[in-house]
Amino acid sequence: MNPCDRFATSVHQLENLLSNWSTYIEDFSLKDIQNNDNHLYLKQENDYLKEKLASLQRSLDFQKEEFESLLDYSEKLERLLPKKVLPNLSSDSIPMESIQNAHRPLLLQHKDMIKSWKEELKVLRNNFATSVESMYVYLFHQLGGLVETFHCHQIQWMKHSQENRRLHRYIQEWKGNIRVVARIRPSLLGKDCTPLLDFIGDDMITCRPFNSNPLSFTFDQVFPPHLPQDSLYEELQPIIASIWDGFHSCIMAYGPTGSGKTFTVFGPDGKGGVVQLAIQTLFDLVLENNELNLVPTISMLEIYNETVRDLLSEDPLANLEVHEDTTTGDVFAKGAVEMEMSHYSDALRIIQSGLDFRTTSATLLNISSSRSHLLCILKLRGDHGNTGSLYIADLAGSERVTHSHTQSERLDETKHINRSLSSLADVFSALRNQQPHIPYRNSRLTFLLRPALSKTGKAMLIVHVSPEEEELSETIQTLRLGQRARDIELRPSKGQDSSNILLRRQISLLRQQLADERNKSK
Ligand SMILES: Nc1ncnc2c1ncn2[C@@H]1O[C@H](COP(=O)(O)OP(=O)(O)OP(=O)(O)O)[C@@H](O)[C@H]1O
Repeated sequence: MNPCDRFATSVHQLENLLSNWSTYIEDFSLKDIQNNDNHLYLKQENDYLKEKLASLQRSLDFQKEEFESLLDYSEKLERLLPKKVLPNLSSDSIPMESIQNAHRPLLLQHKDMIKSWKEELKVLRNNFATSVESMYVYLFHQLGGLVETFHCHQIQWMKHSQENRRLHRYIQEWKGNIRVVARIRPSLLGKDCTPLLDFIGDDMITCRPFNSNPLSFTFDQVFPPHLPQDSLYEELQPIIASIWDGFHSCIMAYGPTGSGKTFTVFGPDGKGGVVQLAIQTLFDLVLENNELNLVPTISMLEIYNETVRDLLSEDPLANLEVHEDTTTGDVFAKGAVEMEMSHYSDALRIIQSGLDFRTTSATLLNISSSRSHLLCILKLRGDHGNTGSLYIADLAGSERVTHSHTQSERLDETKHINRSLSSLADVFSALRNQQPHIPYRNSRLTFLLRPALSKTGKAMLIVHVSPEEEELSETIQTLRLGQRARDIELRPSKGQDSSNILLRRQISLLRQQLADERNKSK
């Protein structure tokens, strides 16, 4: 009950009491007339009632005061509340209905607003769904177009890069540059090397050292770890076949110890390596040119601690001298056996017998580390008039002395290996800078390779690297050397050499035809 109602009820009760009392007085007057005997009793009663009346009067005064204070409070409240909400608060009572009525228009207005917002939201939602759908269709088409363009660009890029390589090869042929390819061994621990080494296209490799900027190297071709051995063949074929044209050429497997050089040169289990591929190519040439009585030959020389040994000789530990034929410019190990190979399996047997004598030992980095450089020298003897030769070099692994924890004998070997490899790097550097003096004689290795690393030579360097993080500094050094070697020009002009070779080949064919005619006429 609100204070106003309470007050009204109190007033009503007082009025009732007063009316009862006056009735009671009237009754008493009548009784007074009739019963004078009860006069005293009634007087007492009268006093009591007077007292009661006074107390009721006081109560009434108190209620009045409370009402006034409530009135005052309601006025204050009216001033605080907005007129629209509470228009009649100044009146004695505040009926809830009037408050509700005052609210109703505002309420209706809000309801209308919410309704219209809901409708707007619905429209927006529909519009949004439609535009998302059309945007999706548009993007899908765009994406399709982009994918198509990307494929076109990819094909074009591949064509360009092939064309680029073809032109580069042509320029190299013309200028006589060394071709340099890089091969990355798969991780022997089965790790993924991509965070460390990145392959871009098929001719670029990027190393990402932990604490410094990435370094990129470009080669004629890069063979990432997953590429199988035979992916090298296309790259190697031209240089192997150049033996037919009378060139002295060489294929060198270079790289730190354990990076996969022997694997590339002799293949896993002595099969499918560069040497076997070259021999197979020579036998193909023999078959194709049956009339020229061609015979492939092989020599296997080991350079161990700067001594040259013949692995096919009966005394493989004998130290051979290296000589130069000043008239032809040929360099050879005096007395080295040159074995004829009658067929392919014969060749495999010869190679294995030579490898059995090769000096290898276990180091911390490779359980079967080659402690020497191995040169396989292939030639094609016959009536074709060309005496080209192909040197396939499985170089000993470059290594840091501290890194491989080598000791005593191994330490001596390591020093010799590193010295001869640095002589090779010096020869590369002198050739690259076109210095008048090329220090071929500084090591047995460079001296023996001289015919292939000179103006009438052709060379291919296969730089090998490991994907392991601990090998990264060796990897970078090796790739740097490979990149520098790529700038080397071996011949100022190939045109003259080629025409000479073609003429020589034509003469030998004519000779052959003449001999045939003579035989017929006999
Ligand atoms: N492409 C490859 N695929 C699989 N295994 C490889 C590959 N290359 C090398 N290996 C393995 O890595 C190990 C080291 O290879 P390899 O002996 O050829 O190295 P190396 O460079 O000749 O070493 P060193 O200079 O010490 O003689 C071998 O166990 C070899 O089988």
